[in-house]
Amino acid sequence: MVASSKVFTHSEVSAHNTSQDCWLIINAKVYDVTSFLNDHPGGDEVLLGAAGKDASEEFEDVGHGSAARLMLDEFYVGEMDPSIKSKVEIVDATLGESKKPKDKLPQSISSKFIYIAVALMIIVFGVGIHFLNKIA
Ligand code: HEM
Repeated sequence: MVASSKVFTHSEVSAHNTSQDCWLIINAKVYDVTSFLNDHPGGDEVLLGAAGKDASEEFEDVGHGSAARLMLDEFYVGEMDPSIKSKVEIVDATLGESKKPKDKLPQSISSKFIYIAVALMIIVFGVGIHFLNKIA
């Protein structure tokens, strides 16, 4: 592993997307797999298909074993810029936002108050009519 790691942006990594120069992002780390293309047990097509992109999901979906995980260090070239959110984080944030009932809560409380107010008005009106009938 490189002692002082370089930080890359998505556009920098995406430039390395050929069989002569193939980089991947896996779990926010950047790997240069150019020399590994011909040796990858899963074939070069899958690596080239993910060239210059975030291949974290594909890497995990395959269920790579510890051998593959240990090999990662060999190809490590740096880190992704932590200020730039990954695809997964953006999806999580969006889901988290939609799960929050922040708009629904005040609305449900205020609609409950309206029901109570209307019910009270009907009761008061009904009692009023009842007394008026008694007086008349
Ligand atoms: C630097 C990144 C990668 C390394 C070091 C690596 C390494 C390996 C190794 C050692 C194997 C043999 C099985 C194992 O030990 O788990 C393997 C299998 C495989 N890899 Fe990767 N891999 C990498 C990235 C990827 C990516 C990004 C994909 C998909 C887009 C992928 C798809 C596969 C597939 C489909 C197999 C299964 C082959 C089979 O069982 O027939 N690999 N990989």
